[in-house]
Formats: sequence, structure tokens, C-alpha cells
Amino acid sequence: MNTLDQYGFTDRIGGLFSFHFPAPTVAEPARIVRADRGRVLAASRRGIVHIDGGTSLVTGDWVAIKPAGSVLGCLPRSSLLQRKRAYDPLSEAQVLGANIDLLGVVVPLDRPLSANRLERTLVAAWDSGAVPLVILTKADLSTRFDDVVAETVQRARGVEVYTTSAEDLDGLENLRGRIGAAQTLALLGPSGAGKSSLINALVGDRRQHTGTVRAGDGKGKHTTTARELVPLGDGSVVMDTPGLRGFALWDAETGLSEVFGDIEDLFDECRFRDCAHDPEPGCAVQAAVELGRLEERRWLSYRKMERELASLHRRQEVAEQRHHTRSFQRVARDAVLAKDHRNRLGKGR
Ligand SMILES: Nc1nc2c(ncn2[C@@H]2O[C@H](COP(=O)(O)OP(=O)(O)OP(=O)(O)O)[C@@H](O)[C@H]2O)c(=O)[nH]1
Ligand SMILES: [Zn+2]
Repeated sequence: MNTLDQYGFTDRIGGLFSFHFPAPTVAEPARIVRADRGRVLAASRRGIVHIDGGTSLVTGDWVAIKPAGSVLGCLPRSSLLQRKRAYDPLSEAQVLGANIDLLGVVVPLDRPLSANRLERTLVAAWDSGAVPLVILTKADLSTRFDDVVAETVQRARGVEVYTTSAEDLDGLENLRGRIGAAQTLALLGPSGAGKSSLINALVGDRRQHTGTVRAGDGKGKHTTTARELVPLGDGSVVMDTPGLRGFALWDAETGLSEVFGDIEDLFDECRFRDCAHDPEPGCAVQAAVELGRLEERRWLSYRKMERELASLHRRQEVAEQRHHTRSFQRVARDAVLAKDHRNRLGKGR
């Protein structure tokens, strides 16, 4: 299997290439394996290569590269995982990866479950366009927190749950079977959740890839601060993501509805169409909370994410408005300058 195939190249991707970069174009397919600032590595039929000027590319992208190594173009992304940059007033999205088929929400069994975090990560996962899975890690330690498995299954609300242990190598075959050939799995979970250990266990002793990167950066160190694709040997790849603290949402309305559909259904039952769902007459949400049918924590978790998205949108609108004003001012100023210029030319004649 050549390097490109190891990173998930299939006949389908080949077909997309011929469609987007038809015959007279001289370019070869490649997949972005790692995209740090200014240093982009891609898997191609010739092995791992450096790419120049791929600043807008993200890990997982399929690109067409010219023989000299520059990028001709990028295939449309089938999925995109992004979050809001922490503390970024300009509210720019941080793209974590593209063309991910499966998104593993990693929940470690060595600590109590954080239901809010699980919900938040599931919302982001649904929203990316990939299929979410919940992956429980450190099953060998699960006796300490007996109820986490059951609670996770209940809170995952129908999303498949896989139990693994990188220590005992339990559950790995099952998970590999689910990943399937030529699929891309990304792992999302808190720092220390066991993501790297799981990847190493899945890879077994086949992790030659790290060595290839080592040759590129000359430092000989593998860190979990970068996101990179790790091949599993059968064309499937896993994306290593650093532990994400505070996962702020980015345009996640779809995901919100997937995870909290039952709450949004309740809205239709409120007496008033414009119900604020605060303690007010005829609010179906408040009634459900009071009757114990809706967990108050879930309701507050939903509310918080909804407010977060609303404020994100307000900031986006302000930024857009400012952009429009600025470009209008620029156009107006250019027009004045042009007029001045014409006048001066006119006078000079
Ligand atoms: N007992 C046990 N310990 C595990 C298992 N998997 C990981 N660990 C331990 O948990 C700790 C964190 O594991 P990592 O794989 O580094 O976690 P990570 O999610 O990659 O963390 P970041 O790189 O910070 O995002 C390490 O001390 C591992 O040895 C497991 O299956 N069983
Ligand atoms: Zn209401």
C-alpha cells in the first residue's frame, strides 16, 4: 500500500480528483497530514512531502499538488470540525480538522462523568458533519467509578458507545471494526483522557509515521500539541487532537438540535409562541422541570450553549458590519482621490 492509500485514498476520492482537476492539469493527489503555522506536511504517492504556502489548509484536507510542491487546489470538505478560539474577541473559528468520517468523543472512566462536557462535545461533533461515537477509555480503572458507563450510555442518547482500555488492550478490535477501512476517525476529549494511549494501542507497533515527521522538523519529538493524521495500516487514519480545554462552540445549531431535540420539541407545547421559558404561565419546559421529566441541569446546559451561540452571532454581525463600513469608506475615499486626480490632470492641461 503506498503512502497515499495509507492515508485514506480511495477510488471515490480519486474520482473527485479527476472531476475537480481534469486531465490536462498536471497535479497529483495528496492529503494534509499536519498543518502547523507555515509548515505543512502531506501524504502523497511519493511518501510524506513538504508543501509550500498551504496556510489555509487544515489537517485532513485532500489537495492537488503540482510537481514543484505547491498547492493547486483543495477538494471540497465533506466535514469540518471547528471551535471558537478561546478568548478571541474577533470570534474567528479555529479549524481542527477536515474530512473526518467518525468523531470519537472520548470519555475517561477514571473520573466522574462531566455531563455538561459530554453534551457540549456531542453538539460540536454532530455539527461537524461527521458521525459521532462515544469512546470510553481506561476501562481497567472503571471499578472506581462504576456508574459512569451506564450514565454515559444514557446521556449519549442513542450515539454508539465503545468501551476500551489501552492498558489491557480491551475493546480495540471492536472499535477497529467500527472504524473500517479508509475511514478517518478524530478523537475529541479532555487532556489526560487517554487519546494518545488509545491511538498507540490501535496502531500497535506500526507507528512509523512519527519517524517520518521527525525527519521533517529535525527535533525528533512527537508532541500532542499538533493535530496530525496517524495511519492504522488499512487505509484508515486517526487524528490526534490535543486535549481541548473549554470547547467553545462555533455555529453549532444543528448539533444543538441533535443533542437537545427533546427540549426543542417542548417549545412547541408552550402556551405562548414567544415564550421565554422563564418561570411564566404555560411554559412546557418549566412544567417538565418541575415534574422531574426534564433534568434541570440539562436545561441549564442547553441554555448556556444557546446563549453562547447567540452572542457569537451578535459579534459576527458587528464584525461584518464594521467590514462593510470599512470597505464602503475605502470605496468612497478612492472615488474622491480619483476625482481629485482627474481634476488635477484637467487643470494641468
Ligand atoms: N490505567 C490506564 N491508564 C491509561 C489508559 N489510557 C491512558 N492511560 C493513562 O492516562 C494518562 C493520560 O493518557 P494520554 O494518552 O496521554 O491522554 P491524552 O488524552 O492523549 O492527553 P493529552 O495529550 O493531554 O490530550 C497517562 O498517564 C496514561 O498512561 C488506560 O487504558 N488504562
Ligand atoms: Zn416555554
